[in-house]
Amino acid sequence: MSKTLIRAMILPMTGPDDFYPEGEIAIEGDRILSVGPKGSAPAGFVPDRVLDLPNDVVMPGLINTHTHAAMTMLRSYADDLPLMPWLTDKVWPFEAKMGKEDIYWGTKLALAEMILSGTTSMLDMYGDMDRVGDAVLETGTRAVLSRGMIGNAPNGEQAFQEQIELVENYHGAGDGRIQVMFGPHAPYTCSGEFLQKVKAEADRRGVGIHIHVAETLDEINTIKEQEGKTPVQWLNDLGIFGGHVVAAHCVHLTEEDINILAEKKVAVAHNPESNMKLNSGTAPVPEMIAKGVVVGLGTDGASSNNNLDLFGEMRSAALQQKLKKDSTALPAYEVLEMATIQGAKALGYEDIGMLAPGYKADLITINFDQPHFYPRFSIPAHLVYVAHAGDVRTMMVDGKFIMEERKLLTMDVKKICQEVEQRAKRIAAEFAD
Ligand SMILES: N[C@@H](CCSC[C@H]1O[C@@H](n2cnc3c(=O)[nH]cnc32)[C@H](O)[C@@H]1O)C(=O)O
Ligand SMILES: [Zn+2]
Repeated sequence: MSKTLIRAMILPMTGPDDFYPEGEIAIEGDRILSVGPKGSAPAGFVPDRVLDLPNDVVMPGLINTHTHAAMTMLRSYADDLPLMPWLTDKVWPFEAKMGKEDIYWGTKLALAEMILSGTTSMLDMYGDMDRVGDAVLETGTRAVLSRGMIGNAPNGEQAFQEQIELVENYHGAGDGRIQVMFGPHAPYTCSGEFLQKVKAEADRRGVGIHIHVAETLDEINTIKEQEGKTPVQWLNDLGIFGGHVVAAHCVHLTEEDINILAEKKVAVAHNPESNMKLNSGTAPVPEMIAKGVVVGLGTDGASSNNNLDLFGEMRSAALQQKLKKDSTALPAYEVLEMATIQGAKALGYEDIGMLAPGYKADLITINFDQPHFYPRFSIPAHLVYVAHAGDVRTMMVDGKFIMEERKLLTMDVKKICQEVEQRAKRIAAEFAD
């Protein structure tokens, strides 16, 4: 078993006061053995590799709780539109022309961008998820995969079958690096009957459900007209909640909705930049957290953001709440928790999101020896309000280095960029006349 020792500043995310200015973390195989001040590694621990990074901060890898990775293929293809015309006029016609290999390369590009910006895990919703799984397995990151199912579309049934195959072939793959959830797209694209069928099958197979919920006022009005209740109340009455559910967005909620999410332990994936860009609104994040709802952070796809950088997303999450409420809302450490430990809980992991003995060795180091990180009054505040993607130096997932000195060790970035450029342009050209 490999043994690694990293000496650096350590922000373990085990509590707001926990920080080791001169710390060390011992890793054995895929797990963390010890975390503490210099000299705290167990006697007899003889590392095969020592990484001395005294000016780096080590923290848990960031967790993206909602994305559509392969939508990097549509980056800056459709901008400055509200959700429904964006989806129906631009995104869905483009996606209809994307094949399996386009999705594979689009996902590889997303993973390259995610690693370079400190993200070790994602919850993804898309089609052809077997190829997404392959891309993740090759790259070495962690992912929860959900087959996005638009129940009302002609391919709704086929998507459901593909979702089942995904569970059978990929759930637990890569030594557990891959997990699977069912991915019914949204209340306005799936019937109650379809959603109940999904829930029954997900329960039977012991996996969770990932769904967009209460994203726009349009959605609230549509579901109110059709069902006479809010999307959250409708899903609750249908019996969709109660197991492991991750609801993306949850922008427009009543107090009763928040109570339901808390009571049914529905986790929420908050995507502030997508919500701002599509003018969806500001999610009641502090209100949800106050009631005990687990809220993680997501970027959504690269077509409504338009990047997959969780450092930018953390800053946006904090600033959006301060603008809407007051400057004390969503302080830095809470935002960091959303991007790490709360994200891990949302995805159903019990052994990632913190640096603690027994936890998986999923971590990043951030180069703090740069002008924008001095003086060092508050490490959490620097990480949320100052740091950006380019500051991430090292990434380890499952005890293996996958980036060092910003070099991706498991992928050929140049080739990926070229493939995506050609494939995306080829599809766009089909709409030219
Ligand atoms: N149409 C696909 C499956 C859908 S996957 C998930 C879908 O969510 C779409 N999507 C991306 N961002 C959002 C959002 O913010 N709200 C709703 N849908 C979104 C995305 O474009 C994609 O079509 C098929 O059957 O092959
Ligand atoms: Zn989405």
